[in-house]
Amino acid sequence: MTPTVSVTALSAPGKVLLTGGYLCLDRAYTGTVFALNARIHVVVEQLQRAHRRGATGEEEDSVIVRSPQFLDAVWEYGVQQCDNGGGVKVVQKGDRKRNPFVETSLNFALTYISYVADSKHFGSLSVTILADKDYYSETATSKGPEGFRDIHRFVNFGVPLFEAHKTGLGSSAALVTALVSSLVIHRTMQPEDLGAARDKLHNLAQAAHCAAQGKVGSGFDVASAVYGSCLYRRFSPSILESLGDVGSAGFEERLFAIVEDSDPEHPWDTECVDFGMQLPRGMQLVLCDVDCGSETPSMVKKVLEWRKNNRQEADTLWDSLQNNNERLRQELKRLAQHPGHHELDFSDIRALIQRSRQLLRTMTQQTGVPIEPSVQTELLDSVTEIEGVIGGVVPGAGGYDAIAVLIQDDPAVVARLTKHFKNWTSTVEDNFGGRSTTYDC
Ligand SMILES: Nc1ncnc2c1ncn2[C@@H]1O[C@H](COP(=O)(O)OP(=O)(O)OP(=O)(O)O)[C@@H](O)[C@H]1O
Ligand SMILES: C[C@@](O)(CCOP(=O)(O)O)CC(=O)O
Repeated sequence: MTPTVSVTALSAPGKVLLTGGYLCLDRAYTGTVFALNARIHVVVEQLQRAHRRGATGEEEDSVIVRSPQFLDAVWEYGVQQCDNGGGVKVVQKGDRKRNPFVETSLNFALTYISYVADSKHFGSLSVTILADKDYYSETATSKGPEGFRDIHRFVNFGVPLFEAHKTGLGSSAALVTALVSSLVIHRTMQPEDLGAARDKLHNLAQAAHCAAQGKVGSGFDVASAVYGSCLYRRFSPSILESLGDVGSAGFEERLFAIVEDSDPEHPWDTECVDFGMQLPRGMQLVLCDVDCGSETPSMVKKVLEWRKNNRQEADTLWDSLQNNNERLRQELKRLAQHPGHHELDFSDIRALIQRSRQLLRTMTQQTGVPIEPSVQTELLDSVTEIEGVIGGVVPGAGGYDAIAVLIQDDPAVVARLTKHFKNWTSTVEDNFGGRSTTYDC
C-alpha cells in the first residue's frame, strides 16, 4: 500500500481512574476510567530524501524524534531489519539518554507495518511529540507572564524531559498510543480507516506499552487513550506473555498475531463498556495537581502481596469496593441520561464517594500502603466542605499524587478550590510520614 499523504497528525488523551485502583489489576473486578482533555499529539512526516548511508556504507532508513517542549529532547535512530523474522529494530545514534517508550513504540509499529505492508523501506521519518501542559507540573519557564498558560496549549518547560515532574495523567500511555497509531496510519491506511482499525491499534499499543514498562499492568491507561472514558475490565495477561523481544526469531509473526487477534488460544478479552460515557450535565471532574508524586510499582507490589497472604479479608474488602464503585458508576450513568433542565441532585454521588473513600482507608490500614494517607484524608475532607464540591478521591493507585474532585460545573467552584489550595496548610501528622504539599487546580 502506498501512503498518499506525507504528514499524519494524531492525538490521544490522558486518564484518571476514578474508582477501581488495584481492583482492576484482576479481571474479576473493574475500574471506571475517564479520558481527559489533556492530550499528547504526534506529527509524523515523511522526509523527501530517501535513505542515508549507514556506518557500513549501505543505505539506511532513519527516524528522528523531537519533543521540542523539553531541553535536549531529540532522539535519532537508524532502522535495522532483524534476521529470522525478528522484526524491525531502531538503534539510537549518539549517547543521549534513551527514551524506552519512544524506542519501543518505533520497534513495535515499524515491525507491524513492515509485516502487513510487506515493505522493508521506510525512508526517513521525522516525528514531533507535543504534550498539553497539564501532563507536567509548572516550571519557571512554562509559567510565563500572567495569563500565558491560558492562551498557549504547548508550553516550553525549559527543563530536560527526565527532570520534568509528571502529574500522573498517563503521559507514556497517551504517547505510545498516539505514536504507534500515527505511524501505522501514516504508512498503511487512510485516516477514515481509523474507526475500523481501533481494536488493532489498541492491541499494538498495549503490547508496546507493556514491553516499554517491563511489566504487564492492567492497561486501563492505554485502553482509555484508545477508546476514551469507559468501565474497564482488563485483558488476560497471558495474551502478551509469549511475545518475546524485538529481534528474537519469529517476533514479527507473533506480534502480527497479537495485533490481529488471530491466536485462538489467547483471544483479546479487554472489555470497555459504555465507552464515551460522560459525566452528568452540571458536573465536572477536576484534578488538583501536587508537585510531589508516589512510586506506583512498589505500592502495587505491596498491595498484591498483602492480598495473596490475606485472601479472605482481601476478597471481602475487594468485593465491597467493587459493589460500591459499581453503584457510584450506575448513579453517574443514571444522572447522565436524565433529560430535562432542572437541577440534578448529587447527594447520592456524594455519599457513595464517601463510602469508597472509607473502604480505601481500610485498604490503606490493612496493607500498610499509603493509598489514602492522612494528609490526603485531611485535604479531601476539607475540600468536600467547599460549596459546590460533590466529593473527591485519591484516583488510581492513590498516594501523594493529584486528587480528583467532582464539582458542580461552575467557574466559581474552581475559583473557591484554587483559593482553598493557596491558603492550605496541613495540620495533621501523616501516618506514613508523607509531606504536606502544595496543590494547584
Ligand atoms: N512529551 C514527551 N516526549 C517524549 N517522551 C515522553 C513525553 N512524555 C512522556 N514521555 C515518556 O514517558 C515516560 C513517563 O512515563 P511514566 O509511565 O513514568 O509516567 P506517566 O505515564 O506520565 O504517569 P502515570 O503512569 O503515573 O500516570 C517518560 O520518561 C518518557 O519516556
Ligand atoms: C494501581 C493500579 O490499579 C492503578 C494505577 O493508576 P495510576 O497510574 O495511579 O493512575 C495499577 C494498574 O491498574 O495498572
